[in-house]
Amino acid sequence: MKNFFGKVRLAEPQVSDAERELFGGPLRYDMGWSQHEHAGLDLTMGSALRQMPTLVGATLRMAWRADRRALVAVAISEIAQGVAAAVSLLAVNAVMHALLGTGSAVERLHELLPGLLAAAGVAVVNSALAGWSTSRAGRLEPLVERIATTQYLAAATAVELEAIDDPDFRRLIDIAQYGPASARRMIGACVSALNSTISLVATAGVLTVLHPALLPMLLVIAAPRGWGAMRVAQERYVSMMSWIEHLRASRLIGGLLTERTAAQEVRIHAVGPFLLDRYERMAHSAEAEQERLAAGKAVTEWAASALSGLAMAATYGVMIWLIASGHMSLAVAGTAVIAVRSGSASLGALVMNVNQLHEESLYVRDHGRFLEEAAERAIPSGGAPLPEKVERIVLDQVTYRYPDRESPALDSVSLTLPMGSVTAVVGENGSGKSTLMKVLSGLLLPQEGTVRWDEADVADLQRTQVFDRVSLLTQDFQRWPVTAAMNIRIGRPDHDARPDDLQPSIDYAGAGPVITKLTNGLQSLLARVFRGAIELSGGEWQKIGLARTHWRSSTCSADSILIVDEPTSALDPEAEIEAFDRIRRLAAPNRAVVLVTHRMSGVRHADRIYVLNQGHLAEHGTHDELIASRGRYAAMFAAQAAQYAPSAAIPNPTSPTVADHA
Ligand SMILES: Nc1ncnc2c1ncn2[C@@H]1O[C@H](COP(=O)(O)OP(=O)(O)OP(=O)(O)O)[C@@H](O)[C@H]1O
Repeated sequence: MKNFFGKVRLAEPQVSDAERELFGGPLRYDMGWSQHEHAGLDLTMGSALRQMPTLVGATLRMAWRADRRALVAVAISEIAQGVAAAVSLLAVNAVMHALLGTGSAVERLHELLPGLLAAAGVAVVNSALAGWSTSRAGRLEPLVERIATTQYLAAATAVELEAIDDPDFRRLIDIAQYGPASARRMIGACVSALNSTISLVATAGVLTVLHPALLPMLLVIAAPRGWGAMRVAQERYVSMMSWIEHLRASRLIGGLLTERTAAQEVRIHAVGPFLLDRYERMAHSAEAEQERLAAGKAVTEWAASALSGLAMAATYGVMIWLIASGHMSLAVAGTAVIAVRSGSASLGALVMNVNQLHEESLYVRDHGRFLEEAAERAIPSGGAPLPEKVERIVLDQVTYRYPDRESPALDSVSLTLPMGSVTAVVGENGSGKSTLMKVLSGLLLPQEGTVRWDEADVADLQRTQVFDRVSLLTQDFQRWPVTAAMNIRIGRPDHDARPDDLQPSIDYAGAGPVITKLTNGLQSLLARVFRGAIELSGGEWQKIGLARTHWRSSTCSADSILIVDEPTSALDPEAEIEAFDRIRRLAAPNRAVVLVTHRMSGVRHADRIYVLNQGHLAEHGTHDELIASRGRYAAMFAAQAAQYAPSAAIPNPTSPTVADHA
């Protein structure tokens, strides 16, 4: 037997065998939106109504900022519609009195004419008001969504990189993306809720004027409907939560089967038929779950309608008794029947609106929470100006630990980068090289120690000015889905560039042949996903990346730093030698170049080489000094040289090989 009055609980979803086999259990995303998934179960009419002012307040404030005239217009038209509903009921009452009054048929028709005309007039005015409200709300909705989206994007791009690396904050970014669309839907739900409330108040007012017993009757009829709507909403919410568990798993499989990156293994390893079979099995269990929930919903709706019907019958019974005992006229009873019907419809709609507002507000609240936290974690906008000329950039005893890590990625690292020099940083995987580059560029601020441009600490400097002096080419540099020209110009997007302006950067990077091959040259769109676009190979992209870096550094006349992190991983041997040569040539009196790479051949000509090991600075010096000291660098160099030279030609290092340490 279904327990109608117990709390709706979120049942642990059934896990199909296929899910267990593939994922070891249910697939639960660590995604932000799931954080508030249980908040929906707190959905009782009382709690939703109590929270209503706070929930609606934030959206209305946004709407007020977006277009206050449109907001006022919506409010006026909705209030006027409520008044029209009351006037319409009074007109109906007058018609009833005329219809059921005494006199000949012609006399009664004469008498009811004004009431009829009034009702028709009110209906016309009412529909005009509804149209006005719809058009103004239609203006507000996209405005509110745009404002909320802009706030979201602006806040997300303004936070420190450390926040982006923080899993908790990432979850918040993820969840907050749903806020703007919810804010837009809340406008519609607010308008509907206002409409239902005002209609209800108007109906209740008219009923009280007609007869004091009618208002309680309305409530008795409408209460079961309200309860039913709320109960169905809760069950729908729970249904969605259970359903979504299965949906995630089957969507993931569907995505994998059609993804380009998986296409080769899907075919060669026969992963396709295997995953398709598991997909079907998951779909079966998801369908069974949906069927079960649909049946439950049907029973709840039936129970709510039955209760409402019983209440209606009882009310009509009381009404008949009131008429029979002379306490209520037939005309008032006729009007009351109409009013009770429209009143209970308004109450049902109100319950649904409150419910929708509550659901949407969960996302809007997360959006607000994100904006608050993003403001706290934003890159400070103030700070001291960075001098045009500096002699060196110094890292002094820098320690950096990622928010979710126990041990530091960099531990008391010190190095000096004089302007005009080329510095190489080498080390095994995970030794902290990329982290060092992020600290150097001002993207991460060290927890201990300082990064200084001469004597000025980066933490005290205006960070936008620091960024302006940094050119960064990382191994996973962004392959923007824009034209080839824009992919280069985007290195300094606020600097206008004609194709001729970009030519030195293209020549520098050896990207000329890549561009020539493209159908529309520099104007070719580089994004496989769009029609007419072209996909470049990894090595070709690296040349575009190098051209972008050249464009960025060549458009900065002040003293600057150029950081290149694994720039040649996808280049063929010839192109790699050329690329290292080009990078070295970028060193200029007003520029310090830092090169991070695993390719030892590329670093031997650097002015200074720093070797990182598990976040510590293991050794530093020139290539010859480091080879002579037979330490870690010599071991790494020997290991790579051994791949190309006969073993007899390789010096025998005293320190352990890289493989011994891995
Ligand atoms: N965003 C991050 N969040 C948490 N830990 C990180 C993050 N990035 C790097 N780490 C950790 O910090 C340590 C140093 O990583 P880093 O990427 O700086 O090494 P690397 O020397 O550049 O490695 P590779 O040669 O493989 O690119 C590693 O243990 C890594 O797991």
